[in-house]
Amino acid sequence: MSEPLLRATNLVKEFPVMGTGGLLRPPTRFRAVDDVSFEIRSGETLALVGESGSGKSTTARLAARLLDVTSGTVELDGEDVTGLGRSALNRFRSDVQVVFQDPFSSLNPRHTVERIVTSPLVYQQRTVPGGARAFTRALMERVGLDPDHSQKYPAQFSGGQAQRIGIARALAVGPRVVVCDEAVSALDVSVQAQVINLLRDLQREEDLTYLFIAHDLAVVRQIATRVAVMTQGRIVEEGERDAVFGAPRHEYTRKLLDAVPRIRPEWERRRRANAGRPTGAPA
Ligand SMILES: Nc1ncnc2c1ncn2[C@@H]1O[C@H](COP(=O)(O)OP(=O)(O)OP(=O)(O)O)[C@@H](O)[C@H]1O
Repeated sequence: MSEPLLRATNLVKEFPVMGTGGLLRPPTRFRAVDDVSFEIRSGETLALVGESGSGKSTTARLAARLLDVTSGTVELDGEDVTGLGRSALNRFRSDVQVVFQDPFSSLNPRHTVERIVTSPLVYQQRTVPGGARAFTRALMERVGLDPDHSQKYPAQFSGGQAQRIGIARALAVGPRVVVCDEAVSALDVSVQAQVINLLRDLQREEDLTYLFIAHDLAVVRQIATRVAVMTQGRIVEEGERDAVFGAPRHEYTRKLLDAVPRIRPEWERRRRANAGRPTGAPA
């Protein structure tokens, strides 16, 4: 079996919590991520699921090196990237990009699509292949946007279209891993499905690996190959999507699944029907 592309080992993240005891009292620390480990192989989609506050986004930010770890390591393709300095981190950012939940707050409202999409390359002092206009047009086509709108501003697009701009920006540097942090959660269900289809197409065509953060299991089942379930800062269960959905081992996973009544019986049926066959995407 191939080596993991992204590996997180014993990640811990603590945040200071200011008490009411005044300056003489040292701040206590809240452990948002508590000894989290996972591996993602090239081409896989690992979904991190769990209720609000379970530590999913913090884990995603640690893995993308947007936050410094308290302890633990992040490795990309076998290289420890936990303590990278600024220029090495720039290289890491070419390999690992993030798509955030709210496209309108993660896209600069005063910048055109062209400026937004080319900004990661400019920031990295890389030349924009073929010039900014042609590069942006090609990327817009790639994510299903009208390339004639490259001089428009985020507010002139719908939520789903704005998220496609966020995806285009992530693709601009040619990443190998994309961290999708609740990337479809703010969208209407029908738009969600379209963006998930886009992410799946891009994964196949661009050979992408996803760390996909979501609290919505109906979304996760459409895209995940493996699922890790988080609660209170820890991963309590991890496995192939069909195994986790069809035969959850941990009480917390069962509770999560029971909150979406349709999913579990459907997966149990599918698992029985497919017994002995390799797992595949749901029909
Ligand atoms: N910068 C921070 N300072 C202090 N506490 C934080 C910080 N960021 C996150 N937390 C806390 O860490 C815990 C985990 O938050 P996190 O956002 O990772 O959870 P989540 O599972 O992604 O939840 P949600 O889906 O609501 O974002 C929460 O209790 C949150 O309040």
